[in-house]
Amino acid sequence: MASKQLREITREEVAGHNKQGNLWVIIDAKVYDLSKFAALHPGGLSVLLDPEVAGQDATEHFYSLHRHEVLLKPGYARLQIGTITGEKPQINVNTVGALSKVPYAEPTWLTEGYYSPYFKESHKALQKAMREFYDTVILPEATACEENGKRISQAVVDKCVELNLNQMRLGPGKHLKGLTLMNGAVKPEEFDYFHELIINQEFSRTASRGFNDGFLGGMVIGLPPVLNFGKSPLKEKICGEVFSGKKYISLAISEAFAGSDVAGLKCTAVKSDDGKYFTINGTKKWITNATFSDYFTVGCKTDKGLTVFVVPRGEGVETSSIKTSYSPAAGTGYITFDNVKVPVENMLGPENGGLGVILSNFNHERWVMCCSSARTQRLIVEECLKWANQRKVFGRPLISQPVIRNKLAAMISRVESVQSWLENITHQMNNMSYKEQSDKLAGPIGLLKMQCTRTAQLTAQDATQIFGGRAITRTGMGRLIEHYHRTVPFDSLLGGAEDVLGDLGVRQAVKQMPRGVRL
Ligand code: HEM
Repeated sequence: MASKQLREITREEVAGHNKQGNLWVIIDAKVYDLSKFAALHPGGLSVLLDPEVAGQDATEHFYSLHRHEVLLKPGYARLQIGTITGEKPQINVNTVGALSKVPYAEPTWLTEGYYSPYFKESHKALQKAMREFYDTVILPEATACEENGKRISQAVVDKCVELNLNQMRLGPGKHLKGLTLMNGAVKPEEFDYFHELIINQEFSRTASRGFNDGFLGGMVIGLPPVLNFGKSPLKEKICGEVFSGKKYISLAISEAFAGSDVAGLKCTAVKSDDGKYFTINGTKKWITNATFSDYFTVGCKTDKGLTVFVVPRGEGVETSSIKTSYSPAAGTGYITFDNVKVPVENMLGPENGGLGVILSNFNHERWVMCCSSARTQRLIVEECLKWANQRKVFGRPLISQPVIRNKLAAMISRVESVQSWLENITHQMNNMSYKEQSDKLAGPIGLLKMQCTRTAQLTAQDATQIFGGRAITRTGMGRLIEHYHRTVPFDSLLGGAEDVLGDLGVRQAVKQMPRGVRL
């Protein structure tokens, strides 16, 4: 808001200020003095001197060319000098922490007048608190880091620590015992996978895909093996340090030699003759948060299979940044391990039993990705619905074109289907032990992730067509669409490639086919 005193002004008075050097406009019942700004206006001077704009109500023109956020920037907000006598702003913009009123912009369970069998009062309380926290604390940081490429600041990590957010992001379990979660929004014993789904989805309502991974994505996928398979006291030490935001961890499985094909890893760990330590040699690629991690959960080839170790940053461990198509805020890195000595106590799970550790961990990672993929798709649906409604072509709103409505129909159907399937799988997770989830849900989660990422890419294409040229610029009306279209392939590759996961789903189904079944 402008800091100076705003006064009431009549439309007649505004009309008198319609020349270069003396130029006012009305935008949504607010009066802006553009006299000095006009020469600096990124859209040029001439458009502001148009007789339909200068001294006139330029609301329609403004909103067809700018996002509302332009008016919120302090440098532009201070151009406001008053409001139109007896009028109130009509433009309905999402306020911090609020639910969107745009149809399909929120999942059904958050939409007024609709019902869900899964979400209870504590879910609603957590969602409310989380949205407010995200909008006020995380969103400004996400926007800045996505742009400048810096990793998340310690100050914001510390705010997450105060709420015990890091622990919640690892799902329900003993690690939540005795904690006050999100200032008491949910009790530790009530916390279930739907609460975790909410956290993941609330964090995915932005166009900051690189930051989102940098927002301790490494912890979400790298710490569970320590928590579930680590040995005391090392386990308590590392979990304590990471939960308290003092140290960072990442999951280092994929290599230039092997991605989804984990059995083909080349990084080796050789046991010493006295059996006290392993020596690790090899490389890892595409590791999220690697550049700023203090610990790495590393998959290695051992004499009779794979073994997972937690490796501290130290002698022989080097990381370098990899340039990707999203922001360096993710800390994506290449890691080299040269004769790194690791005590046997750092082994996570059984020697040569690492495949089980890695595969069981994949389930949670992939499910987290489904949560965020489904929610970001929804954000794109909201953007497209708003744009198609406000944009005029050939004198009529874009939404009046059947081809646009057809695209929106497909987009809405996709997002609603993946959200419903996601909620079903989340319900299964709530009712299964970690072991049962590994046995029964690897296939369904693989298929769901394939469906989420395929539909996400179709939605990115449709949204690009709906926004036209604006979808290929990084600023302005279509900036979220440009970002989405550029970064959407990440989800279809990280955590297992789309085709591999589809195949996994079918192979798991084949395994469960009853013997002797015939048509
Ligand atoms: C308070 C008043 C205004 C401010 C602060 C403002 C600011 C801006 C900014 C920052 C941009 C760069 C694009 C973006 O970031 O969205 C822009 C572009 C533009 N503005 Fe304005 N503007 C104002 C009023 C207007 C009005 C009344 C018109 C009337 C036609 C207009 C026409 C344009 C055009 C044509 C562009 C280029 C759009 C594009 O590249 O797609 N602006 N303006």
